[in-house]
Amino acid sequence: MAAPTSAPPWALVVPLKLATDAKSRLAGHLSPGRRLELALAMLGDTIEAAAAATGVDHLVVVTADAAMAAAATAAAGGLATDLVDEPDPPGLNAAVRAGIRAARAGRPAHAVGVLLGDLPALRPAELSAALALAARHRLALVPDAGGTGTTLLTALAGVAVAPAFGPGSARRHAAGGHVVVAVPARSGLVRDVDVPADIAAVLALGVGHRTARVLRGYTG
Ligand SMILES: Nc1nc2c(ncn2[C@@H]2O[C@H](COP(=O)(O)OP(=O)(O)OP(=O)(O)O)[C@@H](O)[C@H]2O)c(=O)[nH]1
Ligand SMILES: C=C(OP(=O)(O)O)C(=O)O
Repeated sequence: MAAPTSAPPWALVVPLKLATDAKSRLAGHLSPGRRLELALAMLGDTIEAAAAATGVDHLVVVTADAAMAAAATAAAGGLATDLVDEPDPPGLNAAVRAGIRAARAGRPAHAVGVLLGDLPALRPAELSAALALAARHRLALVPDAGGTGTTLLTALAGVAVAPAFGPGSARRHAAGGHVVVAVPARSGLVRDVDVPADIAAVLALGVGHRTARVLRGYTG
């Protein structure tokens, strides 16, 4: 069903794993220290871009990691940011549900978006454009570059949402009623970093300054 046309304000939920566990698929490629630095840098660049997107006036960061929480708050640059502790039992979808609950408790009239925290090439205008398209639908999603994952999941105010992140999540979210929002193939919004080839892909798009610093001299 199509949604109302006026642009809603947005609350964005960003789930963040413990930095020491993050980016495990890069373990054979980067040292533990470099992976930790990269995870922190990528989340900072993601949050900075997200906080500058049109209509976004509230961030909810869900994490058990104090360093991730501090990096996120710093990168948000003064935008209202709530920190929510990892739920018990923990896990990505539990964290997302907790974040959505917190976002809606504080701002029930906001639309809510769930954004993954590893999108270092994201630019504010790309997220602004995707949120404007998503606002036309009660439930929407942006798939990752491979088409199988989800980088942004959205729901308008008051619309029930059942997050099903994890491998193959785009298909599950679509089956749950989320409309696929088309974004340009070269958008940083679709380029999350999971495996070594993703690093080259985001560097080709251009990454934020934190990630650029960590990856300076990176040759693959
Ligand atoms: N709060 C919370 N966030 C999570 C959890 N698992 C993943 N995330 C976050 O969800 C996003 C996507 O994470 P994944 O791709 O599953 O994990 P990753 O650490 O990025 O990479 P891998 O370790 O290689 O799977 C990132 O922002 C993660 O920090 C979790 O259990 N709790
Ligand atoms: C968690 C997800 O992504 P990834 O593991 O690819 O980062 C997902 O797409 O639901």
